Amino acid sequence: MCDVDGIFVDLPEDTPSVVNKSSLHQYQSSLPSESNLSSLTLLNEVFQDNKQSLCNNFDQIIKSVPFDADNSHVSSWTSSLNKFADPISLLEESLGICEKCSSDQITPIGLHKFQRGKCTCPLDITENTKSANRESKQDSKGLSCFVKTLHSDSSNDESKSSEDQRHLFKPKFGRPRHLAKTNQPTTSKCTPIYQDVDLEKEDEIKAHKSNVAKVTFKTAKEQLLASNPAAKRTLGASRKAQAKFVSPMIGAQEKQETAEPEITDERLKHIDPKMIELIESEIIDRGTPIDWDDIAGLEMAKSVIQEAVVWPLLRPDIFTGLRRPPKGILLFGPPGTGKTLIGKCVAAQCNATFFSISASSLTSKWIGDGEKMVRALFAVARCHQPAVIFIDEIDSLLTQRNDTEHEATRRIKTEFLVQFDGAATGEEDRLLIVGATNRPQELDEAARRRLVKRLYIPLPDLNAREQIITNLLKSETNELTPQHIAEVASLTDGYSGADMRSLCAEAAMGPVRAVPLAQIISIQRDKVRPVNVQDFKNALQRVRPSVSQDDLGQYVQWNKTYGQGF
Ligand SMILES: Nc1ncnc2c1ncn2[C@@H]1O[C@H](COP(=O)(O)OP(=O)(O)OP(=O)(O)O)[C@@H](O)[C@H]1O
Repeated sequence: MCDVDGIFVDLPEDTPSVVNKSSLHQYQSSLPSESNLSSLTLLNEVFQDNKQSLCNNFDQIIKSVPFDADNSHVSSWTSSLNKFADPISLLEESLGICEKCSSDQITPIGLHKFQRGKCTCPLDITENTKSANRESKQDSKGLSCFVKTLHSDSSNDESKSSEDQRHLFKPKFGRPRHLAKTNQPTTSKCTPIYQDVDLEKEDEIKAHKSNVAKVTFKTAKEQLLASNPAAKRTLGASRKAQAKFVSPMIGAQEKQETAEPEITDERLKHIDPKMIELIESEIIDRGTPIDWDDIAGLEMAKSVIQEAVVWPLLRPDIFTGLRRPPKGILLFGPPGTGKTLIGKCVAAQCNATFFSISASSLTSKWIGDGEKMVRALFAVARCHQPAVIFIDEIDSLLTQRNDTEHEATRRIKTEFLVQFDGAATGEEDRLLIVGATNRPQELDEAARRRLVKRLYIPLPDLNAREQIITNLLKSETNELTPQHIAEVASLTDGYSGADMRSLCAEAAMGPVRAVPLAQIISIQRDKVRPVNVQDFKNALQRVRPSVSQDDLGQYVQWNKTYGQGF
């Protein structure tokens, strides 16, 4: 039995253990507005876990709390607690977690924080509780609406005497857990303090908790859906084969939608806009235009191409009937001999759009979409006439059939041949397909038939190598005389054009390597010495030819059989 301000409250010996850490919040906020009885009962609730140890001192604690709504109650209360061996940890044990705010996510609240009367959780419970208290005070029923008879049933609350009501209390924030616990049978003579729980308050708490959870924590899926509702279609939903892909990346949908290019050309209406955009951005080559003089040697190949391809593209009115140009040419030969350069040069000379694509990327990069890509490529090229479609490694597309050929590859190949034939028969189309390969022997008969002009692009001869060195040295200060260049050219028999480029790049490093390490950062550009013949001789030790004689023999042989014959 405790005596607080003349109010006697039954404190059952063995009050059921109800751990209600949020009660401390309620207790604190109740002090300014609630009766002593409410506060006392709340305080009792706070300490229920520690009831045994508190039992003897409970009266003192209760008495020490000034229920006069001033701010000294917390300090008085803690000073009372000081009578215990370890009062702070005792209290913190009870307080450990802000239950109301943090039942789903643990937010420890230290005693010091609580003493300042401020819950630190995202929704300030103390503030909320205070405002709830203010509201409840305005309620005409006042405290009586919270009070229920300790031992009686809830139906006759209103008829209870004020004396009874001293023993009644219904917490503002009843918790389902309370109800469950109070209903537990006890072997002792303990009397449950709370027999009823305000269901409305329970709902309020549930809503509060879920609000806190929403404010403070979202699963990755929830975050994604909040920022990109369209992603719902890709998360857990089954996607049909024709369904449009919706990126699950945050913000990707907006990007996709804003990036949708507007199709103005009727010929592209049936083509996937994304593919059109891809072709426009990645496959159309808008690099520096190449001139015939940029290509060293290869005089015969250049003149054939000029006559067979460039002029007809420039003057389609003259080149009709028997003079009608081939729609496809094949450039074959060792790697790095200028096949791509020639393709670019043709496009530049004809003022044509240059489309450059690697056949192997059709079968690997656009898995499943290679067929559509081929269709889109030809469609876009028709919109950009005159156009040159350069297909590198064409052997990997128009390869001889074999048992291991993949179904997807076969379909791409079929589509390519269909498109090629369409371009070839379209009188108005000014499209040229240039195929390049290092393995002409792997091309099948269908490819050979369509690529009418098959030009061998050999390794550069002596003159061509001289020309390559001269061209590349134009951008470097050097001391090489024509004799030096001729000397280097004679030492590079068997080098491809690409090998020659590597050799010159290596030689150009000679003067830089000659600069003392300490000066490399500070030295002025014009203080670096010019490239000399010795740099080339040193470079020759490091850069070796990349094409073997055996390979060369095969090209020569294939050229004799299927090539143009020069
Ligand atoms: N005849 C040449 N004249 C000038 N430079 C050349 C010549 N051949 C090759 N090169 C140099 O080599 C580089 C690679 O040439 P290119 O890409 O045209 O060779 P490629 O035959 O298409 O090679 P790959 O078969 O490996 O695709 C060019 O950028 C150029 O610097």
